[in-house]
Amino acid sequence: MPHADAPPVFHAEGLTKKYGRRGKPALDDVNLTIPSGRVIGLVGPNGAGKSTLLHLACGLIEPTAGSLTVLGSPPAANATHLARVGFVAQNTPVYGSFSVAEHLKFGAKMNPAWDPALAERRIRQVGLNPGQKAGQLSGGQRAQLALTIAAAKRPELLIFDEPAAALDPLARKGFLRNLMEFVVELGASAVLSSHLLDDIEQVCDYLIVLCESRVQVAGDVRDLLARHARLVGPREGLDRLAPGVEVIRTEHRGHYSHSIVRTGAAPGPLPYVAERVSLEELVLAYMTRAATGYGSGMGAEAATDVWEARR
Ligand SMILES: Nc1ncnc2c1ncn2[C@@H]1O[C@H](COP(=O)(O)OP(=O)(O)OP(=O)(O)O)[C@@H](O)[C@H]1O
Repeated sequence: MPHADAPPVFHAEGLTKKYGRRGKPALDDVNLTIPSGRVIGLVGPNGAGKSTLLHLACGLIEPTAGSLTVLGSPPAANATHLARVGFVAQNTPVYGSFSVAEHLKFGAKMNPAWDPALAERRIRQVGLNPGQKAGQLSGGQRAQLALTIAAAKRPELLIFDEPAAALDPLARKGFLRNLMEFVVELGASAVLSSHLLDDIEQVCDYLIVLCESRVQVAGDVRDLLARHARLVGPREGLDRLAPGVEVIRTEHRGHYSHSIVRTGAAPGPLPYVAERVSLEELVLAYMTRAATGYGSGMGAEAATDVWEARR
């Protein structure tokens, strides 16, 4: 387990990334602190800036403005820091002409803390043939090889950019199970970007919703679920909710409205039924709010009209 006062996995202040001089930033003024020892799900629509954040964290690109530390140091600060972070990029790249065994040999050469026993045990467990060329592996086998290489570095932090996107449901399940086993075995933190909310729900205990280049909400999954609710009741009255209750998204159905709200306090003595939200509803509510511009001073009713007009 990481030490209680271990530095945060990511700490970003005003983090901004623009590719080129024109156009909107891929990340815009992101402020974020993620505690260590967590499995963090990074979700958001296409083009939200997820890969950009992960590439900044691995030192593959530089911020345009603001700062980011990873495990308390600038990303890829030096060889020691590089060895503390394992990264599996989107589409799990491997060297096609290298065999599985050659990948392990190369990994051992490049990484001072390489754990050969862990690597060989995992290769056996997932049924990879050490003599097979990586170019002939299936997507699932490639993902398992990339995961094994990242884990055998014995990093403190594993970063995955959509690791399971190309895998069938069974292979995905196996991959996620292995990922969790590694996290426990290494006592590591992990950040995992994905469009697959089921996967996120299965393995993550911390969530970041990134849309429109900004963090919309971040926090412990259980806390987030406890602090959000679905209010079902008459359309009128949304403007009279108790102070501290923020409407994230409203959908009108006939005379009734269904609102996803963030509740610091109880929703108040209105004729509403408060129901539990699922993680998917919560994520979709924030994504919709970001896509419609709701939340930048627009009232609940106006935001609902925008939402309905866009459907
Ligand atoms: N190398 C690049 N050059 C120019 N623009 C880029 C580059 N990489 C990303 N972008 C732009 O930055 C924005 C964020 O892209 P990014 O890949 O970080 O999003 P994402 O959330 O990972 O998307 P996806 O879910 O589709 O993988 C997009 O508008 C994208 O077009």
